[in-house]
Amino acid sequence: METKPNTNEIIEPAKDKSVIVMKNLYKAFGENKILEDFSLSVQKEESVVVLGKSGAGKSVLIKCIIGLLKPDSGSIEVLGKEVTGLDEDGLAEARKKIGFLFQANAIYDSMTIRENLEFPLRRHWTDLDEPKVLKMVEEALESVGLEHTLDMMPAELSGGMLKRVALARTLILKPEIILYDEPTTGLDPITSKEIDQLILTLQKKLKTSSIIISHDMSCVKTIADRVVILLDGKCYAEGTYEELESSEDPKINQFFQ
Ligand SMILES: Nc1ncnc2c1ncn2[C@@H]1O[C@H](COP(=O)(O)OP(=O)(O)OP(=O)(O)O)[C@@H](O)[C@H]1O
Repeated sequence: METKPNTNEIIEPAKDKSVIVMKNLYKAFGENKILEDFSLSVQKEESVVVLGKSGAGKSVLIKCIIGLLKPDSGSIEVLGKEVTGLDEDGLAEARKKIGFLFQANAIYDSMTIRENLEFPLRRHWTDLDEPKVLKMVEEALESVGLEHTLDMMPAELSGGMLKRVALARTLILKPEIILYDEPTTGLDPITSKEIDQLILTLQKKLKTSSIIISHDMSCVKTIADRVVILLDGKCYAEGTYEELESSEDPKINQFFQ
């Protein structure tokens, strides 16, 4: 596939396979224009990495998808449902199918690992009984290789282990879509590689679709089925890692130095 700057074109794969469809998004804060006619679709089981300079609007984009920010215009369909006009109840319902893994793991220091994982389960599914909750917690921890940490406190775990716990806590709700914001920031390169590999393995196993924001090119190379470059508020270019890496466009090339 040819990699070319993609100024206004809407990337629209077969309708039944799209889990997120963003069309013609505009978002400004006063005079500060962040998104200007941004369009992107993510297909089922696809992992799309969004690359962009600091301040390009990557976090704004993710916040628009989950309704923390409203675009000034444009549409965002998540799993077939338009989210831009939803009220808080509607958004809460839509967010049940979306998992997040953010830079800060948001693990509660005063709770055991088990309690940290139980927390989202009890909030989302109030009718689960104790044995079922424990089973789900154990399975989630096992999927990230941390079953032995069930009754440990977060302070007893390394940064990489805490990232795994955060991943387990995201996966326990069985989201269809996961949004990752800098999933390996702050980790050493070896641990980052392990986390990248774990994310990749679990995504394939659980058949989740994802948007990942990352500056870590090793992470991008490992995880991305497709890379999208957010530049000047638009989806400037898209392609596989290899396609974009070999591009001669200096605006694309700068990300692969
Ligand atoms: N709530 C807000 N009010 C005003 N300006 C905002 C708000 N949120 C974000 N911005 C501005 O939008 C721009 C894009 O911010 P954003 O956090 O999306 O960048 P980013 O691409 O994620 O950058 P980084 O890689 O540094 O995290 C910045 O100029 C930021 O100051």
